[in-house]
Amino acid sequence: MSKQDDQAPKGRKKLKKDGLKRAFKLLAYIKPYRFAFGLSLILLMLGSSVFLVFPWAAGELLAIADPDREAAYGLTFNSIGWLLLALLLSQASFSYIRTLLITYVSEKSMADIRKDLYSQLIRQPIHFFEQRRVGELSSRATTDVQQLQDAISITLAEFIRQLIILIGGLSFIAVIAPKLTLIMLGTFPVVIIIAMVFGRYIRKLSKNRQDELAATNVILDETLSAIAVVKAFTSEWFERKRYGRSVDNVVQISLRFARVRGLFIAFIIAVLFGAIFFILWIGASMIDEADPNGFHSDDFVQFITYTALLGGSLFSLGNFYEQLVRAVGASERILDILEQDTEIAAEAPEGELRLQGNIRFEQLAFSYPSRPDIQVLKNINFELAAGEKVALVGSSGAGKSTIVQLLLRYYQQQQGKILIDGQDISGYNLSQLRQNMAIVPQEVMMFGGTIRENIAYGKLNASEEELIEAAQKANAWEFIQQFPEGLDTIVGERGITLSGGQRQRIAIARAILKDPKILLLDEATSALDAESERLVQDALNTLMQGRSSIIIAHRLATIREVDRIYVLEHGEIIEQGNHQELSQKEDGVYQQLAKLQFEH
Ligand SMILES: Nc1ncnc2c1ncn2[C@@H]1O[C@H](COP(=O)(O)OP(=O)(O)OP(=O)(O)O)[C@@H](O)[C@H]1O
Repeated sequence: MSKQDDQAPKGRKKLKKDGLKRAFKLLAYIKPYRFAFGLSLILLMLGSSVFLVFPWAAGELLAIADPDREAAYGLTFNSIGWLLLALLLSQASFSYIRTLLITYVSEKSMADIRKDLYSQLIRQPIHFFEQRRVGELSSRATTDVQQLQDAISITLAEFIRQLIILIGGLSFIAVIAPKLTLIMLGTFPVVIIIAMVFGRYIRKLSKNRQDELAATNVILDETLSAIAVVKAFTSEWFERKRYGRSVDNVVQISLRFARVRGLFIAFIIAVLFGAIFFILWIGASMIDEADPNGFHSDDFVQFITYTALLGGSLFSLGNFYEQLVRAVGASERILDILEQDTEIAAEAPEGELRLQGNIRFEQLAFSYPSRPDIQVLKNINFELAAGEKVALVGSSGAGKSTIVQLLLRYYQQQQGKILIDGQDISGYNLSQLRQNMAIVPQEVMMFGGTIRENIAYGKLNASEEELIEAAQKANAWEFIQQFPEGLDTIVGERGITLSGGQRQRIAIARAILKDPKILLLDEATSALDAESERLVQDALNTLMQGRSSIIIAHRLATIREVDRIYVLEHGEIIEQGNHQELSQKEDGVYQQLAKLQFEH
């Protein structure tokens, strides 16, 4: 997928035809609101056309004021006054209704995109998230969608408005003063285009200056916060030189920036105003009040006003390209996600599936998709009957968590089979399969809401009684009750934060509420205090009753009672048996581990 970032400072992005074509796909999101959208565009065109009448009316007012002249269509002061009032009112109402309509269309369609994006994201398989940063993904639902919204609500409107002003204004002056219009077209746009290119260069220099300034700050920050290191290595002298060089760079860039900016201002004064005065001068010399069909001062006023408007619209249209490139970039990033395949757990499962919990791994081999050349699991065979408890032990990186992740079908193994109740797990509906499992992880992640919400995550429609019962069984009820707000206590950033042991017990309550047939426990590595440890272990024992449990054990003391222990090393099962058997195996890996742990 494309990792393009159109905000990247280096190099101007070009608009690619394919990108533009692809971006049009997103128009499907506007389709449901097409009538409101179409109406807003019509109102926009009407509003912009009405706007064009004002300079004309101003000229006609002058013509009325001139005793030798007559206004077009026999207009009088009063009729022009009424006309202006009517135009103003219609302009105001067009603008009001258009704003409401376009807000409605853009908010609604962008909300649809956001919902689809989120739904796509959350249904992606785990390995999708391993290849991308969370911040980058969430910015697609925020920044990129916002950019698209700006494109359809502001950029598009501005484009149409300026185009109408450009075409309408140009046609009008071409009719009243064709010769002057030609002269104007030969000078004015050229000057504006030069000014725009100049302006862009200035912006680039200004950015360079900002970057260089930021670089000096990095040196300052880094060295001051690591001052002890600087001093220990006596590198004050080196750092002073480094900082000095960076500051000198800022000065150099600033001076270049000032030179170019000064030139730009001189250019504007000399050339742009020069061009304006030149046209004024030529135009004024063409005024011939004596000829009733000639060029008069009121025509001249109209000409000047329209030309000023034209200048403005040319300038805005020049920026339009950049905005379009940005919007197309944003659309591409959004489409990248919208067009991804999702995990099979796409829809909510139909009906419930109750598994018994007989698990079998047969000849399993696995490599992570991100590192296909490293085999993480080899020739894994093991089995547990419904209701049995097994423990996986082994050094860090041996592959214990990987086994659990494969059972959850986060990944697909390359070789071998995983069977539950005799059926290959790939044959089950993914949601139904995962509904039969609960995981109590090492590091319990809590959602920022209440304790109630965090427990109810195991069963969203649980009753109050069920919640309390689960909390009691998990040895969590006692501490929950002690909080003044009980189950409604806010966890997370606000309010109280829970201790490690408390969080584990909440996770256990959540799992109890889910009532799964298969339990996956990843033992916490960080030691709890003795009391907390006992409460958690008690709760786990309650939780494990009658369920098939796979325990990733770090402390051997907690797994003495399990039915079987599998010792993993470098992705292979090298020993198996219960605690008793393994402890007695001379020179066994488990025996070594046990010695290490129990002798401490
Ligand atoms: N998402 C991943 N992508 C690529 N490699 C991974 C991924 N997760 C783990 N690994 C690698 O797979 C191997 C097994 O990791 P795993 O997490 O299963 O070990 P573990 O036995 O559970 O270790 P620990 O006790 O430290 O949790 C390690 O070498 C690890 O670097």
